[in-house]
Amino acid sequence: MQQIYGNTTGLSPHAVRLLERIYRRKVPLDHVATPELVKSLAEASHVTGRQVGALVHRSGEIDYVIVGDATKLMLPDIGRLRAAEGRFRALRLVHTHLYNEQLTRDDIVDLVRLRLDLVAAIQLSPEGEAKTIDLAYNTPPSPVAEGEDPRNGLPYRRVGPLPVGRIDIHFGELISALEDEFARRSRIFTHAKDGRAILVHVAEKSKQGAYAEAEDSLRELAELSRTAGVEVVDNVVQLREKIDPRLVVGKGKLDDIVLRAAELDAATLVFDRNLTPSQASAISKHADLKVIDRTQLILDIFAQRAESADGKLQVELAQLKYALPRLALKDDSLSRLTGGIGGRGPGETKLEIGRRRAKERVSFLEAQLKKLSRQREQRRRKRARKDVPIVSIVGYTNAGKSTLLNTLTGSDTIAENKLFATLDTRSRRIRFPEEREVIITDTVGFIRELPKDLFAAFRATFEEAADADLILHVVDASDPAHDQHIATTEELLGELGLSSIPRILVFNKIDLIEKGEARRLLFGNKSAVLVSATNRETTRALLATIADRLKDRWEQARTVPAYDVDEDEAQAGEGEAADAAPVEPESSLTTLAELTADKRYRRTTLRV
Ligand SMILES: Nc1nc2c(ncn2[C@@H]2O[C@H](COP(=O)(O)OP(=O)(O)OP(=O)(O)O)[C@@H](O)[C@H]2O)c(=O)[nH]1
Ligand SMILES: [Mg+2]
Repeated sequence: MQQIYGNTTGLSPHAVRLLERIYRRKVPLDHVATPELVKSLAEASHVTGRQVGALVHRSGEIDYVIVGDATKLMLPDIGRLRAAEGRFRALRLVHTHLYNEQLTRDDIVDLVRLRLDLVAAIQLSPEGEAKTIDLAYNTPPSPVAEGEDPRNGLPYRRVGPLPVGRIDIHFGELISALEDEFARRSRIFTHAKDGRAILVHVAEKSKQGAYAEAEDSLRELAELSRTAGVEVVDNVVQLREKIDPRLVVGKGKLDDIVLRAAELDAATLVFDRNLTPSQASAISKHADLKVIDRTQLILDIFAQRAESADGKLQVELAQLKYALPRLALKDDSLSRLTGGIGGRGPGETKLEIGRRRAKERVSFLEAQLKKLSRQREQRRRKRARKDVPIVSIVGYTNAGKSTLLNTLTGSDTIAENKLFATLDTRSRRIRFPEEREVIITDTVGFIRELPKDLFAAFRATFEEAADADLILHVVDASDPAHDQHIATTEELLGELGLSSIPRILVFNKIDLIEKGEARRLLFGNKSAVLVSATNRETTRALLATIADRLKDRWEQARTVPAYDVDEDEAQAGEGEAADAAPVEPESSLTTLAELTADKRYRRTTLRV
């Protein structure tokens, strides 16, 4: 006996028999539905006073018989469409409508999100007679010419209603023509390497300036997406009284998004907030789209960009910690939740080994990272003995930190118009007149709402910055959100325990702003320095300020004997940590020189 799905409570034995009998119908490919099937559905529907539907497989078999209530039908979870199955689900829904309504919006959304072959509604007379039928099927997204608005055309086509028996569509021919059409169109569409995505921003209405904030936030999310290799095809903003605890957006809005995604051939939704594992799972299940949140996007970028052994371990650890609670949700949306964007998560195979192994891996990575951190500490201590002052460049991502380092030192560290271009910190020397020197280090950019586990990874990278004598806080003055960026950076510096280190506020990219705006910046921050990191000439004032702020520090250094150290130590690069000698115990710091070089001592006596 086959199962009846849906709203089966309170059905009479007669009704159950009628419903079960529907499974015996066969529907050949040349029909959308046979007269016998229509009759069976109508009869069962009339007897139960509820909508009744059948999901018909292309093989001709009825795979599911479903009962709804008087006005709607809830489809069972029919699993995720596998790529190998082609464009469509190979299932069509044929169901009854009691009150003469045509296909509803819910019907259309089911058609689109489940990629059904077709959906048909049979309108019944009050006597339970099948009168008319109307149907809809998916149509391919229309390719967009350069400059053309993609908001044209619906992702489906409707036919009817026509009297039952007058629908003479050859189902098999229709569906194979559609599949060809889809295949042809998807070749014309240019796809970004990691697919097309719709960005979704949801916020509470009551929040002041929610709309302006949405704009800034979406702009940043679009940059993050671009950096991650995703093509952004649309933005959706919803301001609600309250965030929906389950789906985040309202169901109606999510249905809109599903239709929009089909229209634009987008397979991914990127949420401009962090989602709980169950929210991500519920949204992904409802929309049948890949769902990514802000944390996952940032993790993905880090995974793509980390280069050093240390950086890679940090990212893998953060990814695993992100994935673990999601692994607990054992449903088939798993791969959609943990796969990362281009499947660059820790890897599905690795995740499938299960939670226990994943936890073991987390412990292993944590131990490994602790070891690397000790080795870094050792390296730093050696470097500190040189007594060359250290200047650390920090700031929001994409502020121009690496560009500034390059310009100041004439080196060629990677600088790119991408977020998180730099994930591994680099150090270089700058020579000042009178044989004075500084070591200047680049750092990872900050971002607001930094994922917690990535923050831990940052913390490690910023151990280096903890030794700095001076911090250059670089700000992209041309970014409309630069005030917010400054606040975020200050806040994170505080959390990293770096607030007490003297710093210079450096407004960068002044070539991109008006003179008046530049004056306003200086007025608000009297001690700030303006530069254009891409233009060496503009950095003179900054160099003079650095020299001035380090004057006393250099003086002090002259009074203690210099240490003999290897030249290449200033290059804090990849793999180096692994070669470092074991850590010396604290007590080995005995001479005056060593003591003055020791971080704690230096801080209190030699503050510039
Ligand atoms: N017009 C202009 N562009 C600049 C200036 N400084 C940097 N840029 C550009 O800004 C972008 C980001 O520069 P990066 O130096 O990579 O920024 P970053 O702060 O190191 O960024 P992350 O490493 O990603 O945190 C690059 O495209 C630079 O060419 C400037 O003074 N003027
Ligand atoms: Mg950089």
